[in-house]
Amino acid sequence: MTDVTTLPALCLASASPRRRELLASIGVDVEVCPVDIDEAPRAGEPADAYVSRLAREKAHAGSRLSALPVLGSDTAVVCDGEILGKPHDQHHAAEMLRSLSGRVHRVLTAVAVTGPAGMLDACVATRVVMREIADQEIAAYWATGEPADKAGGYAIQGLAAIFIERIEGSHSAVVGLPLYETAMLLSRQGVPLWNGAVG
Ligand SMILES: Cc1cn([C@H]2C[C@H](O)[C@@H](COP(=O)(O)OP(=O)(O)OP(=O)(O)O)O2)c(=O)[nH]c1=O
Repeated sequence: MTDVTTLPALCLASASPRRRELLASIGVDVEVCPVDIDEAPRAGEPADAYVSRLAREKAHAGSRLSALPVLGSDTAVVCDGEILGKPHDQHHAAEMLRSLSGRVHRVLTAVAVTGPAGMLDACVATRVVMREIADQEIAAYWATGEPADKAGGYAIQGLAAIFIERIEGSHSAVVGLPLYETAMLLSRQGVPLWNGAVG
């Protein structure tokens, strides 16, 4: 029997297991090339410009490591015009969740893909309605270990699902990669999806 092994057609410039799993879910296997860039926002930089810039910088850094088309992405939570990234520690995580408790916020995820068509990117905003969360729940949630590497200090796909009343927008974008927009960009770069479609 012939062993039919498909080679990856995309390099993922990310250490996020969520992004790899989301791409696998639409039939895209990747070569993983994590990159290290400065993620500090610039003074006065709007949140959508910030996440788009980081997604492009991650893709650009990855393109130095791979000859394949490269995907970079960035997710941030935005509340009252403030950009919330990943928590530095328990105190920071608790502060972020208290600021989101019982309120509506936006999650912005940008995706950028470099390839034969040049650098293409898209940015997706999702509205998230969170119920009130008691201080004891915030402490118990930190102890699970889930919030530590998540923007805004929560994971909608995990234990924090019980805090999320509803969303308007893209669930996959909140988890780390907007799959509809990503598929569009990959097709334009000639990267095949599960159905073999290329742009
Ligand atoms: C709001 C939210 C964020 N997240 C995650 C998505 C991102 O992985 C992370 C935000 O951090 P990012 O800096 O976007 O990504 P990352 O550091 O995990 O990976 P890399 O920079 O190497 O690509 O938060 C969830 O998994 N669930 C959620 O509900």
